[in-house]
Amino acid sequence: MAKDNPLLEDPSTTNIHNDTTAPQPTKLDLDPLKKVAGKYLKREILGEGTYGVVYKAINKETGQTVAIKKIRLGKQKEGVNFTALREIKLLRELKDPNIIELIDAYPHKGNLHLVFEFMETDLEAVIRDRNLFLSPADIKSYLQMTLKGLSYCHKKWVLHRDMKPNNLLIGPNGQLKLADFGLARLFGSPDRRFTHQVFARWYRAPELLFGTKQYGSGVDVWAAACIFAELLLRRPFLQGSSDIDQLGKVFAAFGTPTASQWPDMVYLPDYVEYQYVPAPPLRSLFPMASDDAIDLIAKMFTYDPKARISVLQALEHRYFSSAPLPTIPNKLPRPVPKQEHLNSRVSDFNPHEGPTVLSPPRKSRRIMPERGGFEGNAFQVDKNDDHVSAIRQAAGENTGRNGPAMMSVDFSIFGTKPPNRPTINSADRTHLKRKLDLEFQQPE
Ligand SMILES: Nc1ncnc2c1ncn2[C@@H]1O[C@H](COP(=O)(O)OP(=O)(O)OP(=O)(O)O)[C@@H](O)[C@H]1O
Repeated sequence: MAKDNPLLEDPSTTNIHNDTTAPQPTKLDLDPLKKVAGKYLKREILGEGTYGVVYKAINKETGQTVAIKKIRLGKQKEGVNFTALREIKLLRELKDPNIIELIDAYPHKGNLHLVFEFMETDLEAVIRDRNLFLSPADIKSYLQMTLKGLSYCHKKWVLHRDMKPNNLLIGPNGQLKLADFGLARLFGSPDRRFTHQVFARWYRAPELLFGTKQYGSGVDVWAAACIFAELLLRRPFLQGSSDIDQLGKVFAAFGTPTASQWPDMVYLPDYVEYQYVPAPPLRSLFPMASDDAIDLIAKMFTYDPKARISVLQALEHRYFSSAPLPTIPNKLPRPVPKQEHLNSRVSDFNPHEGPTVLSPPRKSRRIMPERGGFEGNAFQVDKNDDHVSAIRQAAGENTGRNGPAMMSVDFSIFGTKPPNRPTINSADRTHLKRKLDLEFQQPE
């Protein structure tokens, strides 16, 4: 498989900040890209994410509106290494109606600029907008587009691994497109001082939370299931305040997995035993969902990644062919675009205008849960997780919501090796405790 997948060629060079062994770039590598810089005229700041600021910009030649993600390259001002350039090239080749297009990539003043097609809004804004009513057909349509984008990438042996509603961008015609493919692998773990990644935990598959090193496309399926649940509930479904708490939330919702449900679980590096809690009926968590929706949710939330439904199988599930059929994208309810001048022309430019921050700070963009709390339909579930508190205390965990949390969001590829099977001993538990302590350390 490694032979077919260019991303597998050199797994040691996944982080361009830290990689000192990879061939260093030469001026020659970057010059052809550099010519691109003058092509775009920067407009206002659209917001700031894990990797840096995103600007709206206009292609001076075509008038096309684009979004430019300026990525801080840290100390490695010389530029991007060969591996990163090769992977950027690969990302540029991902072309699908449900994948955001990477139009250009160029270095400028020590930063890497990635030029994407401009999108009007994102799924997080749709879910959060209380003025929008999402019908079952609308939810089906948003989920179908998400899975179609994923299926394209999985077909190309690329995992997303950072699926969350704000990474699902929506264009003026209602088309949903997956964004941020590959960025985590290219640019390493995000700076812990940024709070953005804390939300990514809610979409993490249990095998990742138990520290697996060999994960596959199932992690994206689990995240898509969380997004499906969020569309149905109109709030994030499993809002853990730490990795351990996240697992507690998962087990409270679906029952603690048994060895027969997930035989490999006990061999995972960060496995800890949780007190058994039975699964409440799925219907009690999603009272408004159809039987087909419940059946698909159950298959997407399967614990054992090997038994979890694939994206392709999910797309073939009868949920998508039974009534109501998915809404046509341009008929989908969408919030008011965050940009008033979507069709800006070159003549609209005022290059002397200062940047305007259009999106509110990340913290106010998310619905912040009360500590450890479910709301509404799932509230009953949360009351069952006393056992989690005990483990949290035992692990010396800081569950404070305001502290920074580390999330490793490596963009990854399908693992092919058989899983490691370490035995659980006290050293593993010490390791877990250390890991948790590290996760919640304040940045310097
Ligand atoms: N292609 C795009 N078109 C329009 N706006 C965009 C585009 N890409 C990103 N944005 C906006 O820029 C802002 C920052 O985006 P970015 O993807 O860097 O971070 P984020 O999605 O907010 O958080 P995270 O880093 O956790 O994914 C967000 O408001 C986002 O909606």
